[in-house]
Amino acid sequence: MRKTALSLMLVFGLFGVGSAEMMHKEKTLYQRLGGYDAISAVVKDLAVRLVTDRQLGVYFKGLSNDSKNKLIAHLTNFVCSATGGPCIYTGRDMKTAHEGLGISDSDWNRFVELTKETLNKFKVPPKEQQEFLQAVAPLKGVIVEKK
Ligand code: HEM
Repeated sequence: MRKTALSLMLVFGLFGVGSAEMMHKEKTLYQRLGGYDAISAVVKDLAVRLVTDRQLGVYFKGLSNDSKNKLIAHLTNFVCSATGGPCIYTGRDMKTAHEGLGISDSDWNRFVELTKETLNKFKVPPKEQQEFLQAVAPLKGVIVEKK
């Protein structure tokens, strides 16, 4: 028995199992953003900016309060899930949700600007801001329909 324990310790030691690197795995972006409540607050702030924006507000004009609330709830769960959180996103896929809206390159840039304004307001550090925008960037090809 003691022999087995000794061999196990030797093997783990040799292969670095349990090394400091493995024990202190970096937290998910979800955790570093402050978890669900923080993400919910960020999404709500961004939603107000989007809906009241001179350029982007038009996309949300015909939505009832209930539809806006559903959109906020879906966006919160989407971000939670995309940043490594425990949420399950049950909304439509990004192509289906945006197809036909005619979102342009310039709209996308405005969206990024507004997102940065929100992240700055919540004092999200530059590293996490960059990671967040990197996570969103691949969606551009699916959401943007015109130059
Ligand atoms: C210029 C940028 C964008 C505009 C103008 C925009 C606009 C919209 C609009 C108008 C809807 C509601 C569509 C409907 O109810 O038929 C919607 C839904 C949604 N959008 Fe966006 N969007 C943009 C970018 C994004 C990005 C980058 C994300 C993800 C990070 C996103 C995530 C969502 C989600 C999760 C929904 C809800 C889908 C559902 O309810 O099933 N959107 N968007």
